[in-house]
Amino acid sequence: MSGWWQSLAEWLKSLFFNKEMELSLIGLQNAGKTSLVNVLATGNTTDTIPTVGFNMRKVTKGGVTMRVWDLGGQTRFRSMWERYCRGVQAIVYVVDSADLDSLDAAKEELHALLSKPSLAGIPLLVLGNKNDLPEALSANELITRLDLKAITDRETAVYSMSCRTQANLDVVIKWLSARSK
Ligand SMILES: Nc1nc2c(ncn2[C@@H]2O[C@H](COP(=O)(O)OP(=O)(O)OP(=O)(O)O)[C@@H](O)[C@H]2O)c(=O)[nH]1
Ligand SMILES: [Mg+2]
Repeated sequence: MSGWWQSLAEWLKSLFFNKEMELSLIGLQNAGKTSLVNVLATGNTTDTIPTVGFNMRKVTKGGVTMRVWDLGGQTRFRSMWERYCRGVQAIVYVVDSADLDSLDAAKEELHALLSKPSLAGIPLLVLGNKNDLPEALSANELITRLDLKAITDRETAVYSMSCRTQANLDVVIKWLSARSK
């Protein structure tokens, strides 16, 4: 199809069909990944239990259907992360920004994951969750603590947010929607 026809076809399709995307939620245990899926899907946080292995949830937001892989963050599940990140439109790395003791481990795991050749170029969204807690670090502080400036091989964004108060949730949805097809 010529470029012009392709654009027209895509525009017509966008009028009648949902856009779609697949994304993976990664991060240490207790960061708030399952809480994020719950708040995206239902508009509020419900009690969670630690994720064993992974769950897949379909969430539709503003005309975008998101297939969300919610991975377990405990050490024994981290070797699965790469498999569930292959081919996704975005990797969402969730951090408990108020748990200062966990940030070094969060940094190590993030950089180890991004070093996998199979994940080259996949856009990265880092979320500093739990910004309702007084000790939570800002987005700028997370850039330093997680050494995010060292990530130069892909599009990267960082937001401070809260699943509990839904602070910045709109910005997160906007960033994700912009990466749908
Ligand atoms: N204060 C506060 N607590 C939160 C927030 N988001 C999640 N939590 C709490 O953090 C705890 C862990 O949340 P989960 O969503 O289960 O964490 P997870 O990242 O899915 O953990 P794993 O499945 O073990 O990897 C729960 O007690 C949540 O209620 C938030 O924005 N603020
Ligand atoms: Mg979970």
